[in-house]
Amino acid sequence: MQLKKSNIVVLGNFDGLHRGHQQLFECAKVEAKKQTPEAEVIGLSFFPPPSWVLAQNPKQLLTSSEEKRDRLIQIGINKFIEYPFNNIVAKMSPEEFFRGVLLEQLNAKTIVIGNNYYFGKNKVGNASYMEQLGKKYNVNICIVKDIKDNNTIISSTQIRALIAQGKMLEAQTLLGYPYMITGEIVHGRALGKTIGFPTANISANLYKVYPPNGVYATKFKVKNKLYTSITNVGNNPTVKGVEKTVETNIFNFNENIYGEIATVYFFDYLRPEKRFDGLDELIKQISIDKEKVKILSYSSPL
Ligand SMILES: Cc1cc2nc3c(=O)[nH]c(=O)nc-3n(C[C@H](O)[C@H](O)[C@H](O)COP(=O)(O)O)c2cc1C
Ligand SMILES: Nc1ncnc2c1ncn2[C@@H]1O[C@H](COP(=O)(O)OP(=O)(O)O)[C@@H](O)[C@H]1O
Repeated sequence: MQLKKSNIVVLGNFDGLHRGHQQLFECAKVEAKKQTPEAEVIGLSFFPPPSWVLAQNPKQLLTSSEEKRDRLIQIGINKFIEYPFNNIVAKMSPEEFFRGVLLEQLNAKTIVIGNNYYFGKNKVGNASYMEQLGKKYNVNICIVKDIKDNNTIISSTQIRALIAQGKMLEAQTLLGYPYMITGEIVHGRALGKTIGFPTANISANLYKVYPPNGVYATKFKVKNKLYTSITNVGNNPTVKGVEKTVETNIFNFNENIYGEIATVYFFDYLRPEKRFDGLDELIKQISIDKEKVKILSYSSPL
């Protein structure tokens, strides 16, 4: 892999690409302006995430690789490398990683990290060690301080916890955009149309963090258009569903979108999913839910 010289490499896992991660890329863009025109900003993460390989514990993620890539493009970063993480990479010392990957493979002239970034075997390399290596090899090191919101450090862990509790607006504040789930529209049991509320089902992703079962005010993007919508996350107990689904009724919409890639943006939690005594009650409740969403308005960058 031979890339252009003088690149600015931003290191991290970037799960969620939250406001803290966005800040790293903003710093990188400022650095890029100071360098030769061909200098490129490169986001560098490991995949699979080191914790999956080392702790053998594939914890759920806020963003899939595709979602991360899309969000990076949205903030003007077109080069994102997922470096394969395995037991050989895990054994590299911080200096071996610095020299072999950052200098020789990526031609880094500047490296941007958060102040709590650790690297190399057993995570022995920290930010101050990165600065020492920078001096030794004549590479600029930019260390970005944690960003806080109301005195709380913005972190992927914190955001995962908020989403797991259905605190979508709080998660949005830390992310800088509403939590999103992207996937293919797949077939369900074709009951939705029969009760007057067709719902587009997003394919399951085992590795995504899901909000708790319940009904949410959402927006839905498909074929590059954005719609107001309402989404049920759950098992459809009224109709004796088994699998957990994410299904969205899109307002003022009547198209066949099976097979399309779509995104649901979660704005607010409305109520828990319930088991109703029959379809009539379910229909009545969904009509009430939809009326509630119609009078809400959300403005946020997506
Ligand atoms: C806004 C909304 C709220 C819903 N709330 C519930 C609920 O509380 N309990 C439930 O069992 N199903 C609920 N559902 C799911 C319906 O049971 C489901 O959409 C219907 O069975 C159609 O499923 P299908 O997509 O497999 O055809 C809700 C669906 C929507 C769109
Ligand atoms: N307003 C709408 N909201 C959601 N899906 C719609 C809408 N209008 C048409 N559709 C289409 O109908 C499908 C959902 O119908 P539904 O009867 O719930 O079947 P399924 O159980 O396969 O999801 C969607 O996947 C989409 O292709």
